[in-house]
Amino acid sequence: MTTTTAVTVRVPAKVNLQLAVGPAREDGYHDLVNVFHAVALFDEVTVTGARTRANGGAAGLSAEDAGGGPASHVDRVPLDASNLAWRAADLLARESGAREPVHLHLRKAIPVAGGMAGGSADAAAALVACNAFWGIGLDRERLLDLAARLGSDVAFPLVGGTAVGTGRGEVLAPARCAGRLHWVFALSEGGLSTPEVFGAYDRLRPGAPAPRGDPALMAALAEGDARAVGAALSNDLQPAALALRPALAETLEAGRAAGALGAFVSGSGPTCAFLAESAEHADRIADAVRTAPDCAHAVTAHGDVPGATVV
Ligand SMILES: C[C@@](CO)(OP(=O)(O)O)[C@H](O)COP(=O)(O)OP(=O)(O)OC[C@H]1O[C@@H](n2ccc(N)nc2=O)[C@H](O)[C@@H]1O
Ligand SMILES: Nc1ncnc2c1ncn2[C@@H]1O[C@H](COP(=O)(O)OP(=O)(O)O)[C@@H](O)[C@H]1O
Repeated sequence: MTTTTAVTVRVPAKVNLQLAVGPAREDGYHDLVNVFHAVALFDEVTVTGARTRANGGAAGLSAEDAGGGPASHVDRVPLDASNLAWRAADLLARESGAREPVHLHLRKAIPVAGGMAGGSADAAAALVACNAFWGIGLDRERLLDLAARLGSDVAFPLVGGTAVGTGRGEVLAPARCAGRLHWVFALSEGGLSTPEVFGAYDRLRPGAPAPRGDPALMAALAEGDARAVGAALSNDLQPAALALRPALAETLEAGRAAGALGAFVSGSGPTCAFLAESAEHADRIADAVRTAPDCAHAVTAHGDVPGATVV
C-alpha cells in the first residue's frame, strides 16, 4: 500500500538545434537527426490519488497556466483521456498493474502547440510521477521504452540536457553542451499542427535525402562556442512552417536585426528561437521580437537543463 499523497515532477521544454528530416517512411513518419536541447521553461505535473472507484490509470486531469504569459493557451489543453499525460498514466498502469486511480494536475509554462514539446514533456513527467506515486520502481530504460510508445518526442524530456535523436527522434544519444546558452522564444497566438508541417515539408521537398548529423554543431556545443552554435543551427521544417505561417519571417528578421547569433523556427513551429550572447542580450532581443506582428509573447530561458525531476 502506498502512503504517498502527492508527487510533483518538473519537466523542461525543448528546442531543436538541428532538425534534419528524411523522406516520408511507409508508416507515415520521417527519419530524423534531431538535436534536442532542454531549456529552463518548465511544466509541473502533480499526481494525487483520485477519489473514485475507477480502476488504475488516470481518472481526471486539470490544467492551469503557470503565469507569465507563455502558456496562455492552456484552454486548448485537452482535459480528458486524449491528453498525452493521461495516456502516459494509463499506459504505465496497464504495464505495471497499478490499481489506484490518480488525478493529474498540469501547471503549464510551456507554450501549447508551440513546437516546444509541452505535451510530450507532460507525458514524460506523468510517467516519472506515477512511477514514484505507485511505487513501481521502473528503471530509466523501461520508462524510455514506454515514452517512445507515446510519441517521438516523449523520451527526450525524461533525460533532458542535450541529446541527438535518431529514428523518428526517439532513439537518444547524449551530447555534450559546455557552458550556458541564452535563448529567446517568440510565441505566436495560434499553434501549428505537427502533421501538417511534416505534410508541407513533403510537398516542398520531394525526394529529400536521408538526414545527416552536423559535426560542426556538435563540436561547437562541446566547446561551448555560442557564436559557432549560432552559425550551425538548422531546421529542415522551417520552410514548411514559413509556408504555413509567412508572418514568422518578420519575427525572425526582428531577432536577426537585434544581433541574434542564430534565428530559427523551433521544431514544427510556430515558436521562433533566437540564440543570444548573454542574458542581457537575450532581454534586448526579446524586446525587439515583441514588436513583430505575429509575436504574441517573448520569453527568455537558458539551456541546457536536466530532464524530468521529482520536486
Ligand atoms: C517536430 C518535432 C521535433 O522535435 O516536434 P515539435 O516541434 O512538433 O514539438 C517532433 O519530431 C514531433 O514529435 P511528436 O510531436 O512527438 O510527434 P508524434 O506524436 O510522434 O507524431 C505526430 C505526427 O508528426 C509526424 N511525424 C512525427 C515525427 C517524425 N519523426 N516524423 C513525422 O512525420 C507524423 O505525421 C505523426 O503522425
Ligand atoms: N499535456 C498536453 N499539453 C499540451 N497539449 C496537449 C497535451 N496533451 C495533448 N495535447 C494536444 O497536443 C497538441 C500539441 O501540443 P504541444 O505538445 O504543446 O505542442 P507541440 O507538439 O507543437 O510541441 C495540442 O494542440 C493539444 O491539443
